[in-house]
Amino acid sequence: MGHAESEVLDVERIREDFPILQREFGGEQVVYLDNAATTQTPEPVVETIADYYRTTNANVHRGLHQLSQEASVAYEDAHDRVAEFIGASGEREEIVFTKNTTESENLVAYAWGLNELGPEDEVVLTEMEHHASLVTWQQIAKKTGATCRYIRVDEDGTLDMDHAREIITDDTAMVSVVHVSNTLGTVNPVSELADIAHDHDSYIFVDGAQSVPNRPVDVEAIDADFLAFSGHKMAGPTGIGVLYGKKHILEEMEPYLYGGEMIKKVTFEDASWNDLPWKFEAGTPVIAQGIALAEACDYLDDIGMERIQRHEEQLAQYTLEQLREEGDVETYGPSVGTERGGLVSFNLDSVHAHDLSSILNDSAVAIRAGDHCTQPLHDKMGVPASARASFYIYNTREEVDKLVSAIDDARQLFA
Ligand SMILES: Cc1ncc(COP(=O)(O)O)c(CNc2co[nH]c2=O)c1O
Repeated sequence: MGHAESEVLDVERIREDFPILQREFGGEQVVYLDNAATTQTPEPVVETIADYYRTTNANVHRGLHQLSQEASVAYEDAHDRVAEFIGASGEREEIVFTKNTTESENLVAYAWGLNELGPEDEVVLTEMEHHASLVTWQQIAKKTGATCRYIRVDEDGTLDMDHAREIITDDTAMVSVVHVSNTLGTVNPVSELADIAHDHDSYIFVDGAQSVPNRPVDVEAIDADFLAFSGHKMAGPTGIGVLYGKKHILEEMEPYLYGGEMIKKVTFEDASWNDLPWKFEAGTPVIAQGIALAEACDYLDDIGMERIQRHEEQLAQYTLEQLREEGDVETYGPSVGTERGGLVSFNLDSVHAHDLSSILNDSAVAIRAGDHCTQPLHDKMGVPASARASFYIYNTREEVDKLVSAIDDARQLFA
């Protein structure tokens, strides 16, 4: 693609890689602002999947024939590429391909939590956690007798770090924290939380679903013990997620899915496990998706993760400014000018988020409405649902203007 070394994204050039953005509904070109749910897939990634099935498709790890060897090399190398993307020096041994972020969270909760947690242990979460983390650790705590505690979120949508330092103690076995909230846009100080967790000999699991696709993330700089994210949120396909884990921790963990690929030796009495990361990849893995995720890493790195972060934040700040002009829109999360991820959740007075989303759809503006899998946070916010606009590399200020105009249509409709 070759991006000029400019400070800004060449959005028009990028949009050429996404034919879906040319689609029209009711004569209006789609304005896709639901990227926190899933991003669109650029042609180079689509072609990678198609080429795999056209030329290289075979099962991996075991075949001695040429096709299987080619597929195996591509699949295994994809782990190294993903490791490089997040700064994991342990390469493929620290990268497990799963189905999605949710499965990555469950892998650690079952393979580590179910074996290591007990009634004397505590798991510290935040009030802004996604259900993928919150429900998972909540249920594992119920199964093991452990206790879940929640770091408070302040009125302005930021984490109460004094409360974090108070409730992370020597009883804490795991801190599980979202890096960027998919509802508030809050960017949490995960490095500081990792220091606090490690001071108390606790692990830290960072939910990177809304950070890895959208900003530079260096797992070793954060010192995360685990990190999870999804391919479909970073210009990759659905069906592929990633669990990063420090090698020495993954080596000590028992697998939680058994079957082929993940074994070394099997007898009628017992079995021994394969090397990392294959120990955690039972059965036929997500081959095409893994190879395509590596292509997505190339695509994003070619643009530049710092540029992507700046682009998204500028669109989010512009949206905040526009929405607050009318005075009848409540926005959530950090205030204008404060760092946030590339999303804005909001409510329009007297219009339920679901109704607003439907009306915006009449103008081909696609946003998300609901609880964004953060029901406890919405309870705390005092609203049953919120509307959310979330941005990516192909969105423009003109699209924000279309969003604001469609909201005004809703305002008039309900006036
Ligand atoms: C912070 C966060 N964690 C975990 C997940 C789960 O990712 P998955 O396993 O790939 O589904 C999501 C998905 N968030 C959203 C999915 O749809 N709208 C959203 O906000 C998320 O935003």
